[in-house]
Parts: sequence; structure tokens; C-alpha cells
Amino acid sequence: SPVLADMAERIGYITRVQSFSACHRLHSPDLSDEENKKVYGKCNNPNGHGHNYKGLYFIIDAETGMVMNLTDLKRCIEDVIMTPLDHKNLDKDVPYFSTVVSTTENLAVYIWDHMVREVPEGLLYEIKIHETDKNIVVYRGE
Ligand SMILES: Nc1nc2c(c(=O)[nH]1)N=C([C@H](O)[C@H](O)COP(=O)(O)OP(=O)(O)OP(=O)(O)O)CN2
Ligand SMILES: [Zn+2]
Repeated sequence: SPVLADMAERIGYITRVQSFSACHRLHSPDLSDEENKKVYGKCNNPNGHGHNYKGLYFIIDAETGMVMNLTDLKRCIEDVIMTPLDHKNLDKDVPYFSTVVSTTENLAVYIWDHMVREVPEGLLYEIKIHETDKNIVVYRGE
């Protein structure tokens, strides 16, 4: 019997939430010190600051009754998020952010670009990062 009736007409979404901690400083090498201070304000403080980020990863649609096996998704998240980012200084430890400002928008793009290679084609729907309880960024690969 089919794992899910008329699957072709249905789209399911799953989310796996993963928290990770990292520190950073918002600073663009393309701007002067004064411009950096003006654009990024307190987040340009040379000492940096930390966040407990919370990321949510939505994957869509499949033929197996599972959108994607959550055990496989957990492994992808480990490789894409936890190993390179958790307990790291984003600006110093992650080569990508040596030239790209470590805003949450850019972090979402970084995670999308790396995650999209690891999951079956077309399944990654959205990266949503909670930088703080109030600051939330969504990126859908557009
Ligand atoms: N567009 C963006 N703006 C800001 C980003 C960002 O990634 N994208 N990041 C920061 C800082 O990193 C900062 O840590 C967040 O600052 P703030 O808004 O002050 O954080 P809170 O939610 O903790 O603020 P409350 O004081 O609790 O309101 C800044 N801007
Ligand atoms: Zn910050």
C-alpha cells in the first residue's frame, strides 16, 4: 500500500531546529573605521559579541512518506552548521567571513549555499535563523 495516499498532490514541510553559539563583529573591510561605526553601531565594537543562534531548516516534498529522513538531515546539519560554526569566531575561524560581513543575512546565505549541496535536489525550502529572540532572518535561495 502507498506510504501516503495521492502524494503527488500534497506537499509536506519539516523543520529541524538546531542551536549553535558563535561570536562575531560586524565590520566591512571596504568601509573606513568611521563608516563602519556609523553603519554597524555597537555591533562594530572591536571586541565582538556572541549569540546563541537558532536555525530552522525546511525541506519539502518526497515519495517515501518522509519528507526527508530526519536522521540524514541531522547528519547534514552536523556537517554544515555544527562542525564549522558552533563555538567559533565567525570572522576569524570561518574563511567565508574573512571577506563577507557576518550579518545574520549573510549567515543564512552561507548555510543555504552549503546545505543545498548536501540534501536531495529541490528539497531545501528555507533557512530561518533566529539571531536573538527578536531578530529573525529568512533566506529561500532567491
Ligand atoms: N540587518 C541586520 N542588522 C543587524 C544585524 C544583522 O545581522 N543584520 N546584527 C546586529 C548585531 O549582530 C546585534 O547583535 C543585534 O543587535 P540588537 O538588535 O541590538 O539585538 P537585540 O535583539 O538583543 O536587541 P534588544 O536590545 O534586545 O532589542 C545588529 N543589526
Ligand atoms: Zn551580533
